[in-house]
Amino acid sequence: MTATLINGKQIATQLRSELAEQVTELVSKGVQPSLAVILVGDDPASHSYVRGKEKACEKAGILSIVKRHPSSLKEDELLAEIDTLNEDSSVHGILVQMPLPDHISENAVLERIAVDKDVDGFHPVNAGRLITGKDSFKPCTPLGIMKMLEFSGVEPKGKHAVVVGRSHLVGKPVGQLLLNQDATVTYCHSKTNDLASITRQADILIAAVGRVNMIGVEHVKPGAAVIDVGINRLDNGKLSGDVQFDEVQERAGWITPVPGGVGPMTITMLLYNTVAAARGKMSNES
Ligand SMILES: Nc1nc2c(c(=O)[nH]1)N[C@@H](CN(C=O)c1ccc(C(=O)N[C@@H](CCC(=O)O)C(=O)O)cc1)CN2
Repeated sequence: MTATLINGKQIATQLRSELAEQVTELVSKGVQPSLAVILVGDDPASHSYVRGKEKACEKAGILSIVKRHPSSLKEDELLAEIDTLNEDSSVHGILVQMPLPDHISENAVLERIAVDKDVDGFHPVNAGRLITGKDSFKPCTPLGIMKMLEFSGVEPKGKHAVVVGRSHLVGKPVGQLLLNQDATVTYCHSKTNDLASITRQADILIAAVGRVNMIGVEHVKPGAAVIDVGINRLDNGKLSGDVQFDEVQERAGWITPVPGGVGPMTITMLLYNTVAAARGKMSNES
C-alpha cells in the first residue's frame, strides 16, 4: 500500500483564497479584519513564522500589526501592551508568539488576552469551552489537522485516534477536537510503556512529540491516517517530522509530509480565526 499524501500546502492555498473572499465581503460592509502579533526576543524560527503570518494576512486583505521587542522586555511591559490592544476596538485578534523568554510567564500572558480576541485559542477560558463543547476559538495547529482530515474524507466518528504528545498547544487540544467528533481517543507520552502496541491500534495517529523519526513503520496500523506535527530542524538545515516518512507511507492509508503538511495549515487557521473574530464570532461555520 502507498499512502495518499495529504497536501497541507494545497489545502491551505484553497482555504486562504476562500478567506480572502470573506475578507473582501467584510471590508465592503465597513469591517477591516485586523490581527496584532507580539514577538519578543530573537529566536530565528519565531521571526520567520511571524513574517509568514504578516505575509499571509497581507495576501488575504487582513490588516497586520506586528510589535517586535527585544528579549529584555519586562513581563509587565508586555502585559501593558496586551491591555492596550484589548481596548482597541479596531483590533480583532491578538497573539503572542511562543516561546517567550524564560523571565516572562506564559500563563500570565495568555490569560491577559481578551477571550474574544484570543485567535490562538490558548486562553484557559477558550480551552475550557473546548472541553465543555461550547463555542470557542480553537488552537490553530489542532484546527488545521481537523480540516486536513475533513478534506481527505477521514471521518473521526467511531475511529480510534491515538495522540502521541500532550502539549497544551497541540496534543491535548487535538485529542479534544477528535473526541468532540466522536473518536475514541488515547493519549501517549514520554512515560507510556510499549508505545508501538498502542499506536498500532490507531486508525488516526497524530505524532506531536518533536523528536525526529520517532514514529516508524512498526508503530503504524495498515491503512491508518498518519498526521505528522513535528517540525525538527536538522544540522544540515533541512526540516524533518516525527514520522519516518519513507517507510510509513508504504503502510499508512494517508500521510502528511514535513514540510508542506500541518505547518501551512497553522497560519491558515489563524486567518480563519481572525476572520471569525472580525465577525464577532469564534468560528466561521454557519
Ligand atoms: N502563538 C503561537 N506560537 C506558536 C504557534 C502558534 O500556533 N501560536 N505555533 C508554532 C509556530 N508556528 C506558528 O506560530 C508555525 C510553525 C510552522 C509553520 C510552517 O508553515 N512550517 C512549514 C515549514 C517552515 C520552515 O521552513 O521553517 C511547514 O511545516 O511546511 C507555520 C507556523 C510555535 N509557536
